[in-house]
Amino acid sequence: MMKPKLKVCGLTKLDQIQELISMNTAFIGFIFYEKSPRYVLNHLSLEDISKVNHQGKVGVFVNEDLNKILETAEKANLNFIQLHGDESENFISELKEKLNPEIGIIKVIRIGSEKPEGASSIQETITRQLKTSNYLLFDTDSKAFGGTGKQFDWTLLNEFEIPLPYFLSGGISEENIDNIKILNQKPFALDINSKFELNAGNKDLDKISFFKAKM
Ligand SMILES: O=C(O)c1ccccc1NCC(=O)[C@H](O)[C@H](O)COP(=O)(O)O
Repeated sequence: MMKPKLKVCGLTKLDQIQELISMNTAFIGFIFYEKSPRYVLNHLSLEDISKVNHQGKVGVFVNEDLNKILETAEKANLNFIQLHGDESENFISELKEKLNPEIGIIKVIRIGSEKPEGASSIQETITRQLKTSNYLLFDTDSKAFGGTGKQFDWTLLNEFEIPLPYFLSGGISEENIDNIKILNQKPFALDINSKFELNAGNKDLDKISFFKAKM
């Protein structure tokens, strides 16, 4: 089995970002959603982010204006756009058309406590992303959209045909990571966030390093 890559999301501190890069973290996530307690622009400028020398810089957006995403991607020199809201396929198509083609699109599918009939609509949503997105990311649904530390029922993923590489997210920690063995299609990457924080946006690097070694 290929070892999943690691994404650490919700970064706000340059020293921690440099440390994560030196630990070979594949993806580093910046949250451009004002309502998040990890809103990066409260801590760093677009120029600060643009100067971070890494090929896995992910900008996380929630139902953001298309031009704002394009402008942020360019000014912060992002490598990936993570769409974490309810963005429609038309919106994502238009974004893809206008975005620098070197920037990858990660579409988030938020999973709640679905009843069996909900599963078929999730499958349709998954299949529709094939035309426009490069990756999927499965996270727990919530009013806050993300960063809740709550896990969804991973067994649901075994009911879906997943045609793209995917990030597994939502409350991942050293306590539950062994359960990925139940997944038929293994994640391309694990996305960790609030379970590895001292407080919002301030990461516990020792805990991350321990987790990375265990992965
Ligand atoms: O982290 C946030 O505050 C956040 C807010 C709104 C949308 C997305 C957000 N985070 C994006 C991520 O990719 C998180 O890593 C993901 O939601 C998992 O977080 P957690 O459950 O805390 O591990």
